[in-house]
Amino acid sequence: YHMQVSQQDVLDVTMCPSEHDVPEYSLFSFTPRKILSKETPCYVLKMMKDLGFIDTFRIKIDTLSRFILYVRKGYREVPYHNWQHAFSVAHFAYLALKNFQLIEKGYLSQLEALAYFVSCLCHDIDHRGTTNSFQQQSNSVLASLYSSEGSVMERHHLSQTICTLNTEGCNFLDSLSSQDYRKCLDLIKDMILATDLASHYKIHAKQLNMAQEGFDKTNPYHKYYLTSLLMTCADLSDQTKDWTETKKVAQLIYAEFFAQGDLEKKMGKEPANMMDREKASIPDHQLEFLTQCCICIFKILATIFPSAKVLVNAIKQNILCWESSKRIFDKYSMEGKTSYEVLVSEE
Ligand SMILES: Cc1nc2ccc(C(=O)NCC(C)C)cc2n2c(-c3cc(OC(C)(C)C)ccc3Cl)nnc12
Ligand SMILES: [Mg+2]
Ligand SMILES: [Zn+2]
Repeated sequence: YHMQVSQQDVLDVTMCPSEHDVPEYSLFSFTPRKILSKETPCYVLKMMKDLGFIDTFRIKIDTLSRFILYVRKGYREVPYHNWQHAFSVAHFAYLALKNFQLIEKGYLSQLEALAYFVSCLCHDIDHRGTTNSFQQQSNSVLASLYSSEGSVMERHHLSQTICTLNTEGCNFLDSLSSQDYRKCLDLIKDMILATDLASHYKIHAKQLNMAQEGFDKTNPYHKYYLTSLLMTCADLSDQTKDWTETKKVAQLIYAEFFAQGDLEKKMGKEPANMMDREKASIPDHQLEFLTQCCICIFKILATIFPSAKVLVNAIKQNILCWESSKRIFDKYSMEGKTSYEVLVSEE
């Protein structure tokens, strides 16, 4: 396990050149997926320096560099839930912290902001490209470990995060007071568990009336609802970028969903339509997901942070694009093409 990250790899990150100062990097329109994988550890370091975490928490750069490299190694080469997804989710956390001034305006403490950023980076570690329900169906080891508590994959991502922190030379949080360390781990647990779609539906109504009542910084429930909202927004941030990006991400998500569907068929099980490459109608499903789930989450965000309005508008734009591309999909499906073939073919 130790052979995975060499001392040279760590050095390359700690010495990373500062030419990474790309001005549009902190704009909501920036698409982090265009950053090359080998450049991403340096960008993670740059973001954490820029957010003031290194000085505030007296973080040792070589320890942090080793942690980042181990987290990247912890992600698998699956189509969607890979390191590039984790990096893009962490980049959104960086954008939210800077553009909404979450620390400066007292929405989050420095510790909560650190936990938010680290949770985004680690929230899908060791994802296998299959859903929680697939863990139960296939009686996976993870299901036997966690199915009694639910959120099977999310509990595994959390345990992998803790294990990485406990890997020799990786605990960049070890300069925190024992009280702050304890608090930080509790926050990371709540934040990673909040990325389970089922958990989101449980608190969605409460997040809605929190936004309507007005966010109360002294209310611990509001704090919890806000950090959970910030996690789901980060996890869905691909949908706030331009159509080219959204279409590319859809190809990755359905590559993963259909691979699971193929597996389920081999296991003699009937996959859900959304997972079946022969039956899925991608535009219809995406329109449902964007209108029923995604845009609602960002509208709540925009109620609390008016500058998030641009994100809601970007999602509205993508909804229009799915509606207009639906007509193309329907034409081709008349010719016997599956919607996935159309998605990957149309330029
Ligand atoms: C573009 C886009 N389409 C999606 C379509 C369907 C589903 C889905 O899971 N349907 C339920 C079935 C599987 C039981 C998720 C989709 N999705 C997500 C996503 C969001 C998640 O959870 C939070 C962040 C809490 C919302 C968790 C996992 C994922 Cl993959 N990210 N992008 C997408
Ligand atoms: Mg996840
Ligand atoms: Zn995710």
